[in-house]
This record gives sequence, C-alpha cells and structure tokens, in this order.
Amino acid sequence: MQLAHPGLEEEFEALTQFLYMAPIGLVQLRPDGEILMINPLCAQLLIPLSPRGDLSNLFTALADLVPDLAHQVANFTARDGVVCDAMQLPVRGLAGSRDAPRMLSLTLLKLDDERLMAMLSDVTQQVQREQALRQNHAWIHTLATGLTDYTLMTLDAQGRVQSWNPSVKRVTGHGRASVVNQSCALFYPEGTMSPERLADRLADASRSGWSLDEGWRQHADGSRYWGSCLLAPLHAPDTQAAADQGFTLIIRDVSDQRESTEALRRSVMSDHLTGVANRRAFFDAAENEVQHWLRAPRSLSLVLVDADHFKRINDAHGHAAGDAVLRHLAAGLKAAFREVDVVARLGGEEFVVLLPGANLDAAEGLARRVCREIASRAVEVEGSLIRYTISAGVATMEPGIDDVDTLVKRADAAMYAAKHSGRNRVVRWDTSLRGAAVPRPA
Ligand SMILES: Nc1nc2c(ncn2[C@@H]2O[C@H](COP(=O)(O)OP(=O)(O)OP(=O)(O)O)[C@@H](O)[C@H]2O)c(=O)[nH]1
Repeated sequence: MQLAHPGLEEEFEALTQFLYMAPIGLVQLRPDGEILMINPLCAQLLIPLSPRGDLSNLFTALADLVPDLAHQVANFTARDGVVCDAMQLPVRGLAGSRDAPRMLSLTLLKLDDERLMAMLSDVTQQVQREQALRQNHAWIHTLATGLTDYTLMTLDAQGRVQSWNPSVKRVTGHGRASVVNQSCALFYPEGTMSPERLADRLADASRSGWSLDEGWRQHADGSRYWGSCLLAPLHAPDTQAAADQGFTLIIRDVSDQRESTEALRRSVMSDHLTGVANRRAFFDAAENEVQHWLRAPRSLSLVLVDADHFKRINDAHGHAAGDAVLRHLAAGLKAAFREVDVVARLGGEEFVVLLPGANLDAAEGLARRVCREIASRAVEVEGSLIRYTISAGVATMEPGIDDVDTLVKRADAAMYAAKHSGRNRVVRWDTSLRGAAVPRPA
C-alpha cells in the first residue's frame, strides 16, 4: 500500500506491527465479510473452524458458530459502533488436542461504512474459571440454605443474633421473632451458656479465628439434640475490628454422627459375650483412676472375680450353657455394684470390678454380698438349672502402689487365696499375701 505522507507510513508500519504481535486475534474486514487483514493469532484460531481452511471471508469462517453474523452487520445501521461485544461462541466437535479452544469471544466494531474490525480470543480457561466460581458459589449457597442439618447466622459483638438463613427454623425450631437480637445462648440448654462463658467463647474466636464446641443444644420446644457450634469473627482475627464487627455462627445437628461414634465406641470397649466393659476399657478406666489417686488420693478398690470350676460347667452342660452362665454372672455383678463402678470381663471366666470411692471394707462387703447371691441362685439354661459359685479377691490403693498392674496383682493373689481355701468366698489382700504366687488348686 502506497501512502502519500511519510509520517503516516511510519504510523501504518507501527500499527501493522502491533496487529501482528497483538495477544488477541484481529481481523479487518469489509461489510460483506471479506477479510482485508488478519493477524497470525486470529488465523490460528480461525483455520480449524473454516471449511477447507479458507480465510478469505470472516462470515464464512464463522458460519458454524454465528450463522447470522452477516445479518447482524447488515442490520447495524449506525455509521460506526459496536456490532457485538464479547459474544461467547462455544466451539463444538473440534478434533485434535485437549488444548483446542472450546470457547471463543468475538467483538465486532464498525469503523466506518467500508471497514469493520473483529477481535477474537480464546476464553476457554476464563470461562472454566467462571464456571468453577459459579459452582463454588452454588455450593456455598446450598450450604447456607439447603442442608437440613446446618444453620448459619451472624451475631453482633455481644453474641446477639443479627441475621440467619432459613434453616435456623429447621435446625433449632426457632423462628425469626424469637431469635432476632437474642443472645445465641438461647440455642443452649438453660444454664449451660452463661454470659461469662459466652464472652469467653467470643474472645476465643476473636483471638484465634474460630472456636468450636460440641454438646447438648436445645430446640425451641425444649427437646435436646447433640450439636456442634462453630463461631468465627466476621473480620480478620486478633484485631479490635474482629471483636467489633461481630461473628458468624454455624450450628450443626450431629446427633446421627454422635450415635454412630457411640456405637463404635461401644463395639470397641465392650465384651461381645456379656456386654460389660472389656479388658481394654477396664485398663483405660483403671489407669485414669490410679493417676487421679496419685495426684489426689481417695479410696479406690478393686475386686477380681473368677467363676469356680467353670470347666466342669462347660463339660457337663456344653459351651453354650457356659456362655449363658457367664452372661448371668456379668448381669449379677452389674446389678450388685454401683453405676460408677466399672464391671469388666478380663477374659474367660474372670471378671473385675473397679470401685472408685470405695475402701477395702466397703469393696469386701459388696463382694461378699454378690458371692452369696450367686451361690444362692441357679441359672436356668434351656430347661436345666445350673448352680455355680465364684471366688473373689479384693485389694485397695495405698501408698507404695503406683500402677494398675500392682493393684490387679494384689487382687489376683487374694483371689487365688480364696480358691485355695475352698472357693465360693472372698479374700482381701493383706501383707501375708505379698509376693504370693498361689497356684490354683486342681
Ligand atoms: N463357655 C465358655 N467357656 C469359656 C470361655 N472362656 C473360657 N472358658 C472356659 O473356662 C474354663 C476355665 O477353666 P479353668 O481355668 O481350668 O478354671 P475352672 O474350671 O473355672 O477352675 P477354677 O478357676 O480353679 O475354679 C475352660 O474350660 C475354658 O474353656 C467362654 O467364653 N465361654
């Protein structure tokens, strides 16, 4: 092209250079679509779309994506202006690499009656990002409004409810009138969230960015559910603004989760045959009590119980009957001791009872009573009456004992002594049994 003015020629050079290097596709075209000039990036975007790679006419090249582009241009009657702005063109059925554009954006400007300028760019990634953002937004929206076991609200600096999502009614049973401007202590059973405790929790959340607590919560009708409460400041943590701005509170009903955790705990800590605590649960509890005793001594005793001649019961009535006797013994021990006492099966026909707060006399008295009870009754198993007895050894914590094993060994030595002296009796540990390794009599 020959230009009259040399300065203009330089500008034209610069413009051409710019068009070639531009990071978007640029095309100059006539009103009938004929391409006057195209930069390499635009050619790269258009070639896979155009039939036979023909890049002489933009309308033809984009016919599959915007069939009415010629029509839009023809209908644009103003002398110049934007014919279409960032129109998204989904590209389908393009074979080839995974990187092939899937979404193009087209902007078409009418420069004058003779010329138009089109800008074409690959916006695949941008659109994907927007979709991901929209999905995130939808997810948060679902969380905020849709899930049945969550409710979300904002609190002011004093912990009073300011706004809430609709599920507050579903989770807590409270309606708008009963929550607005009320302290969030309203969601806790009476007396369990004092103003001081609430202030502590708010301060904790402001300081560390969040505060989580789990426990009983209360519905509007007074019924309880197991809930977890997550409190977080609306502002960045550890600033004065955090405390001034207020908080978000998410309450979640986790009753189901708690039930399954409880069921799991029961299955791990219970004896499968008798349902009482198992060996592991016993040692956990006993270890705790002994540690507590070492810090602050108070009575703590232990009774070790062993069914007498149990082998004979199995041999005479069968293993299943033996099992029934073990269940009977476990139930008898549970009934004889207090709720706080831990009744556990150590294995086989051997049981143990941990008695916090009971001294040696008290523990021995309870053991004697249960021993008499067992001996006085028969167990009915499939029509047969089975009589059995137990032997028990009793020991108590005292200075010089600093672990569970020693306590158990003392009770064990006393129990062996009971077997040795005729069974169906209770023996308390004393120093005469120190170091005793009494073999069980045949
Ligand atoms: N039915 C049943 N029997 C069990 C179970 N665990 C252990 N046993 C039996 O309990 C019996 C224990 O026998 P021994 O240790 O000889 O003691 P014992 O016969 O009770 O005699 P003493 O303890 O000396 O009075 C064995 O025959 C075991 O097979 C169980 O879970 N169910």
